[in-house]
Amino acid sequence: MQRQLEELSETLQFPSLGDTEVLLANPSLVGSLVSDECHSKPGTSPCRREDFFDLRKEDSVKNYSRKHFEDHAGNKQDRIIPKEVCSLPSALDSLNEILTEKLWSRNVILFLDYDGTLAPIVDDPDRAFLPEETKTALLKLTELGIPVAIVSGRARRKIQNFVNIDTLYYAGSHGFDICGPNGYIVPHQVAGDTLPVLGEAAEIIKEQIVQKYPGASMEDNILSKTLHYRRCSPNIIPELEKKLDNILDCFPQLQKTYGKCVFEIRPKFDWDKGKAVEWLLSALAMNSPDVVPIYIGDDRTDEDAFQVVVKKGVAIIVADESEYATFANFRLKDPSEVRKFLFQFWISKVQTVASKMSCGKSLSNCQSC
Ligand SMILES: O=P(O)(O)OC[C@H]1O[C@H](O[C@H]2O[C@H](CO)[C@@H](O)[C@H](O)[C@H]2O)[C@H](O)[C@@H](O)[C@@H]1O
Repeated sequence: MQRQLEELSETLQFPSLGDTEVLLANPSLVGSLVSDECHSKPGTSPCRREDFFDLRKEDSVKNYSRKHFEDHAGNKQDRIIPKEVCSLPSALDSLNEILTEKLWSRNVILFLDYDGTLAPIVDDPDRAFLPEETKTALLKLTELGIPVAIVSGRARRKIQNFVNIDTLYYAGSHGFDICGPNGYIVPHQVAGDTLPVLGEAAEIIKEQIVQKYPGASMEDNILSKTLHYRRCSPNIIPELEKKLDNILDCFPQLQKTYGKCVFEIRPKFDWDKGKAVEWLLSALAMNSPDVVPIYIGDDRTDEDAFQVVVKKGVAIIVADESEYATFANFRLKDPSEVRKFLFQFWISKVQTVASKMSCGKSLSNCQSC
């Protein structure tokens, strides 16, 4: 795989694109670039899809988390009607529909969630590495001039370290902390004055929950604190949640939100991933009708962004054929399908550029088109 990518990179001299005909004439090369395998760094154990929504274990940890997904989109009063995940078309099967000429004649911006979208879900949050092939796909897209933003619940610095591409935009702490490549946009932090209160609450949570409930852990995402219960025994989680609610009763400036086997503690502030997407579109002067935003995410917090993006672009949920409601309009099964989609997306862009050359010459040789 790596050798083929290198071969392809040599053939396609970005940004001029070089001899794109080689790619068009070589479908096997394209096919192998989008294979099913997904490689994490050694030592990580990628989570199986069924690990999350395991219907066989009624009282499992993941089902405790799942009920919050069911509550979410279904309860939201909005003009966009949520649909069952299982009813959504696959974004890969609908690639032609998504990548129409109409879309390509407009500008595209890609928003990507991290955990469960780019990186497979694993038990240890510190080992959720970005697969090398996915990183290659992201690099290829940015080399084509497509703006790419990572929108994550993780602290911004942490997500920058995991992805390690300095030409991307990053919105960390669920969009409360945004920055772009040097000089592109002014860094934007929301609700920074709640940091001391968040710190105070985190200390109490550590003392009263993390130290008392085996398997519980606390992750510092700066403007959000994440209480993990993936490794807890299922029967203690309701009690753990109650305890958390009691603690948060003393902190009216903070709120609890839900994620995959986590409770997120963040500022009670009218801000979320959707607001962060709107802010970035505006900061990049990309909120005009000729821009198509594409958002890919897997978690409850991504639903806020789906609602913003779906009105004018493409919202893709990463999930198996589950029966809960979402605001997305397409579906991908798992991070390996996301990687495939990103590669297909890049290939289509390259093909479109090539097909636009009416004289039949390669882009590098053409003087007139
Ligand atoms: O918005 P995201 O980028 O999806 O971040 C949301 C949370 O993701 C991480 O937790 C999730 O992934 C972990 C590693 O695979 C997994 O162990 C955990 O159960 C998942 O909820 C991250 O650790 C959190 O801090 C993020 O808030």
